[in-house]
Amino acid sequence: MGEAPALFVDLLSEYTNGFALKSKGSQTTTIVSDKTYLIGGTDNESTSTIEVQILDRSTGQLIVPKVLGTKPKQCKGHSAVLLNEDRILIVKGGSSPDDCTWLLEVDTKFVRQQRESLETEVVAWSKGIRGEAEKPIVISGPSGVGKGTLIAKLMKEFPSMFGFSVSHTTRAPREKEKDGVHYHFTDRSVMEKAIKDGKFLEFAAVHGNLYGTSIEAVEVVADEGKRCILDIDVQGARSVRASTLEAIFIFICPPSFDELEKRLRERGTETEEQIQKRLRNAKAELEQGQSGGIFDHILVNDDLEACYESLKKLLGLEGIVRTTPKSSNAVSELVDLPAVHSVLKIDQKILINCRPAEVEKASKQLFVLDVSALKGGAPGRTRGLNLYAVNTFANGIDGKKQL
Ligand SMILES: Nc1ncnc2c1ncn2[C@@H]1O[C@H](COP(=O)(O)OP(=O)(O)OP(=O)(O)O)[C@@H](O)[C@H]1O
Ligand SMILES: Nc1nc2c(ncn2[C@@H]2O[C@H](COP(=O)(O)O)[C@@H](O)[C@H]2O)c(=O)[nH]1
Repeated sequence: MGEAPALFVDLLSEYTNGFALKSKGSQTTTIVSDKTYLIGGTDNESTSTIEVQILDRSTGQLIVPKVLGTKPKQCKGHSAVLLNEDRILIVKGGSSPDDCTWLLEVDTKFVRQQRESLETEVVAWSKGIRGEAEKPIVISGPSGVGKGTLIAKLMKEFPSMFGFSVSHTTRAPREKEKDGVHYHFTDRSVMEKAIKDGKFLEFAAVHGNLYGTSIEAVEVVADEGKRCILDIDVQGARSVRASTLEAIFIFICPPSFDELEKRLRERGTETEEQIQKRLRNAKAELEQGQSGGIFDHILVNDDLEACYESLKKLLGLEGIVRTTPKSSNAVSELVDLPAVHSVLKIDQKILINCRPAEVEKASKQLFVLDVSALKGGAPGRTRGLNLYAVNTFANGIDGKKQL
């Protein structure tokens, strides 16, 4: 940012009063066409999350909408700014640095679709995340081809670089499988309800059971600054391909059908009936996987080491020795905004002004939140937020420090 006029900082505080609504445990109101969104401000101590109401000014009705996504936890005070007429940015004060930016989607494509299908007023929360995440990797292939073995090798060699998307399944755990590590083992009714509530990125009936990837499973990996790996069947890969998640799709083939059968039998985890079912399904999967349209890469897992080297090569990992996680979300580097602050939107930049009484608590007085490169959004996270502090002096602004 270049030099600002001398009065800039003072003007900012005054303008803020007319623009965005700041609060201390109180409510913010944001107008979007004929609706006013009332966010937070409940006096009810038992409410641990920020609640939303809508005043429909055309009818005078106060509506409590269906709220999708994880709600942000209550905070001492927040500010609200309307972005692109379809989402409201919430800047929480006095919250941990990784929890201070949230987006309430009020008229995005996702919200419009949900409003239509649920036939009710809908809003959706999405947590704001700084920086980018690398594209997830979807690995598919018939049962027994060696997907899990290859993924385990990758995670062992690069533990801080990759994270596994833990799927939900209705199948029973195998002897050494742990709940929450290999799968979230669940009842069909519970999983069906979660699917209905929009919590899944994809799901499919596979070999007689229900399997699915929750949105949370993918997001928690990205939040850790790691690249997410999904081990899912071809139906699931097709659904992810059609979703908004940008990923790399890899299909693993066996060297022959006989070898696939041998591996499945020697693994010794399925009954004869289940093996037969998996082999029948493998025929269709091999056809679909190799027919084009879904997968970016096809690898033949004949010799395990050779296939693993090919996998590393296509992921650009050749010659890379163990890495540390990306530091884009490293909490220690981030700022803790004070409870009382005010905000002003100028184009795609939100200026966050920490008020004088709180200045000594905040390391800087003025912050800039750049929202020009937002990606994703509900039902997942909103990424691409960029926050930096601006050094302020009595007569201007000097330089910026990336956070
Ligand atoms: N290249 C290979 N050569 C020989 N055996 C292999 C090879 N790759 C994997 N295996 C073995 O084949 C069996 C099946 O592998 P794995 O469990 O990784 O398959 P999968 O594709 O993950 O199966 P599923 O989809 O059922 O989970 C395992 O016993 C594994 O040790
Ligand atoms: N569509 C999805 N398929 C999944 C998911 N998790 C696993 N799978 C696939 O199921 C079969 C069988 O797995 P197993 O552990 O019972 O051997 C295999 O092809 C997996 O790739 C998921 O979340 N969605």
